[in-house]
Amino acid sequence: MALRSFTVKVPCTSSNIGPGFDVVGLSLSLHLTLDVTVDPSSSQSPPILSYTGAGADDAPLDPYKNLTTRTALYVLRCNGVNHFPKGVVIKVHNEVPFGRGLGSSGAAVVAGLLLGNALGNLGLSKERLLDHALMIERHPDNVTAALMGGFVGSYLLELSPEDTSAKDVPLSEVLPEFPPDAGEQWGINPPAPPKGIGHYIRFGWAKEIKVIAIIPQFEVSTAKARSALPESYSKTDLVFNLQRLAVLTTALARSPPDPYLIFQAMQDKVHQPYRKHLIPGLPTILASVTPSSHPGLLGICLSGAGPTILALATDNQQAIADTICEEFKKESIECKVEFLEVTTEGAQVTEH
Ligand SMILES: Nc1ncnc2c1ncn2[C@@H]1O[C@H](COP(=O)(O)OP(=O)(O)OP(=O)(O)O)[C@@H](O)[C@H]1O
Ligand SMILES: N[C@@H](CCO)C(=O)O
Repeated sequence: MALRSFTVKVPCTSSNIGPGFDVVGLSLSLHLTLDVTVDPSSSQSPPILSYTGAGADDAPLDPYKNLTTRTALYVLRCNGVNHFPKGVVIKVHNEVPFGRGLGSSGAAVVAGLLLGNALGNLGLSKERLLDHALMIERHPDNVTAALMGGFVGSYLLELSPEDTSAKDVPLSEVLPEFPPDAGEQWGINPPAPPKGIGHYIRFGWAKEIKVIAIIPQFEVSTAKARSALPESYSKTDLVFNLQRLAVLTTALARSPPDPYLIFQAMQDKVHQPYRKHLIPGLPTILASVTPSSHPGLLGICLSGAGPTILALATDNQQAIADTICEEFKKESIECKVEFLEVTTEGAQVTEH
């Protein structure tokens, strides 16, 4: 049988965009890329992994510990294929920094979905892959944007009690972190995820709006940043966010963009205030640039669970980035700046 080779390419994502906590995500022009070869005549097993780029020193190379290959195996097992094919070699090149709020784990999960789908020739649609993604990363914003591309809003369906119990399988059972017994056969395969858990819609994005990511050189784990949030919110704070989100999704699609409308519509009371102790100087940083102080600025927010700051602008990008970097410097924090484009194509597999 012939050697097969294909590439999986997944964009990074920024979620929330201010008031849209766990609702909206934006796919951006840093990518996680897997170059995959499969030699069916080889007896080599399991897959061989190597990494270059961001996280290369930290990503596990054991395919039973690595998030991407564990996800691929999950998709395979849910669909009746209970082992990796032989002769798989995966060269990962990663531009998405780990734990910075740019959806590195969502990208790793989405890459694993496409990898499993391709290795098993499963032919699953992106919509069905989204159901699998939501069994692993249980908030839809990053994975939906990474899979579908563009600026998307998503929700999770309220499920029947039976489907809820199928969805609430503990993560340790969905992605067991140990190799199978001899012969690489797993005992019991996980249940297929309920159908149609995740639903999404793509919003417009005005072509003038550019994205600046100011990436501090420290990590905040999403799990820690989520545990900082309260269990319940006041009606006033919820209404504050809902009002802004309703305006924001349309305001970001309008040309020319209205800076004063967007700046106010990107304010948030649901997650950013509770995360300020994890990101030194956050309230000052968010207030450091406004459309009045920096013409061309549209809005500023925490990217995902942080610590990256996302600024949207039509102009003056360098000055905006410099000001935010200066504010971080006052807290003795160095930053990397990326000037990014919104990508619309979403995650792709290209056969060679
Ligand atoms: N390319 C990758 N390969 C393997 N594991 C990865 C990869 N990218 C991310 N991870 C895993 O995900 C972890 C980071 O996930 P986490 O959810 O904390 O942050 P994030 O996804 O970058 O941020 P956010 O969810 O706020 O956008 C890493 O420490 C690593 O364990
Ligand atoms: N909406 C999520 C994104 C992080 O993955 C959060 O802010 O916790």
